[in-house]
Amino acid sequence: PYVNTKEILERANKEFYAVPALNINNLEFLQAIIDAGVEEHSPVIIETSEGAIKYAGNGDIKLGAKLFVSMVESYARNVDIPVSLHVDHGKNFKIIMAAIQAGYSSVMIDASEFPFEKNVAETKKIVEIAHSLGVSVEAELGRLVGIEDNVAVESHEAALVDPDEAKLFAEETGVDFLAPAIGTSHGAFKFKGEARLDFARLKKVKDLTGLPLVLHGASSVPEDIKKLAETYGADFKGAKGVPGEILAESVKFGINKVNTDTDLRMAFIASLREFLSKNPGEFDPRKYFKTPKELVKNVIRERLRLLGCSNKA
Ligand SMILES: O=C(COP(=O)(O)O)N(O)CCCOP(=O)(O)O
Ligand SMILES: [Zn+2]
Repeated sequence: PYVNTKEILERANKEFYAVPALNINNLEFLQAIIDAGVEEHSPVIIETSEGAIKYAGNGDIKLGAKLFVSMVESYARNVDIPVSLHVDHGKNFKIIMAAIQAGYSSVMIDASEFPFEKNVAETKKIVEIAHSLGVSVEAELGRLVGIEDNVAVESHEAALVDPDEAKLFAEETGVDFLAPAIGTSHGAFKFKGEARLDFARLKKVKDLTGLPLVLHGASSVPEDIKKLAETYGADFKGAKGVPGEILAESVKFGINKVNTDTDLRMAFIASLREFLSKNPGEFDPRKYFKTPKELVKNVIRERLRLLGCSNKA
């Protein structure tokens, strides 16, 4: 069924597991996610960035939002696992409102680039509107920067979440789930040195807020996927993600939603490169997208098991 993200995350919070939030821009990734959830009897959170909404709507935001809601809701009605649809990194009020009006389960208002007071004000505004329409809200505190050994400590401090601020933020905004910056960053090049997240800081945020917490920039960039892509011509030198054991650890300290986009993209392109080089005569998209969808599905299945949400449908 099509459910509210809050319902999925409140159970995860209570039972100490996490649910991946999986980004889509097109039909194929959505199909892979639904299949993975069904095969693992697991809830799934589908999320679309503002770029994805513009992409699907061919520039028309309302159309893009409606398209994603109708696709996700239709698939969700067809399966016996909880499925929700979330706006990822909402910054543009018009896009957030279009998504709420189209029927999204939840929205992120990302005002983390602004000073604390403005982040509170912006978030509060969206919370009031969204809650009046039964939509749940995510917000972010701190900025997504990798903790690099050779970068001055004070710049980390400035970027990472302040746990006391997080408590105040939660009380003042009424936000349903919170994304504390603890050292991850988006994309495939997260760490120059060894991967490290600030778990002490994360635990403080959890203890002080009790909210379901969100890890952004959580892709692992699995070695086998990276190698497969490079074997067939990709140039992913220096790509490094959050190792699986660190993801599992973050769940123990209170992460309940794990944003994952890069791993799906890397799996798809690695498998597509391999398929195209082995099938030079193929030109039916239902054929050349099939194997990549399979690999994306299997990467997701593994992540569902790692985060502990398999069989939690
Ligand atoms: O946290 C993540 C993904 O992190 P990842 O890169 O580690 O998968 N996200 O919120 C996904 C952000 C996708 O935005 P866009 O569509 O503009 O490229
Ligand atoms: Zn993110």
